[in-house]
Amino acid sequence: MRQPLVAGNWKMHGSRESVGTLLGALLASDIADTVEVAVCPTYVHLAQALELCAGSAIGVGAQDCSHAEAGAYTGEVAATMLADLGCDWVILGHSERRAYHNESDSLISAKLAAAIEAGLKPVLCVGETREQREAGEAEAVVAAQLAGALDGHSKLDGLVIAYEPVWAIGTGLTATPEQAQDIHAFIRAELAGVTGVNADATRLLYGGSVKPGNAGELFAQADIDGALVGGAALVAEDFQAICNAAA
Ligand SMILES: O=C(CO)COP(=O)(O)O
Repeated sequence: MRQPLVAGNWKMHGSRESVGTLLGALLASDIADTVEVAVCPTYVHLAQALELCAGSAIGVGAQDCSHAEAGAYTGEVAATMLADLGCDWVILGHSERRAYHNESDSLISAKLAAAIEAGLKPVLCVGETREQREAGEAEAVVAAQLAGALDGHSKLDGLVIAYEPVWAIGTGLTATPEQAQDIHAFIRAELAGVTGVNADATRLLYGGSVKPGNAGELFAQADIDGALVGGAALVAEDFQAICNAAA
């Protein structure tokens, strides 16, 4: 039995004031305890979020980490630093990092190794662009992203995969529940062939314009175990509703 997981990716949004208000509202809201919940603010808001969420059921994660452990890497943040701060989670390989920061599968693989070594729980993002889907390449793209990031690791317990079709991110276009389920089932089958992964136990999240109005039908699919939520995670009542739809 896989416990549902809903994580909010706040991307580059927030201020000390808005983080306080949003987390204040989430912490005061009624979220079913059968769903695991996490929020991923910017690096600069992590300490504040960790302090506010301490002792609560809301986990906190970063949106990225460095592949390197320490050293002359200006602007980077090591996985060990995130763990030391108290973070539980780290998002890796988000399509925005792949697109705007040229992150390759091999770099993402190195980040994954660093995250696992530091004891963080990684949420590895995969997903095809609209052009790739229209060319019938969605499965091949996702398979290559999985292999590129996962091959060669031995400890992948607790790994979470987020399927985020690029064409559905921030566009209001959601994959239909059937489209999402098809790729999720494909991902689970691919994971069965990866050393160190228990495919049946691995939680697969859907991401891309998840809203209170579509969350229920997505979560009803057999291989969708929760969501990685962008825009709607910035609105406390919407995020709460999505979490409860997963319960
Ligand atoms: O990229 C996403 C989460 O990582 C999805 O973003 P939206 O929910 O805003 O489409």
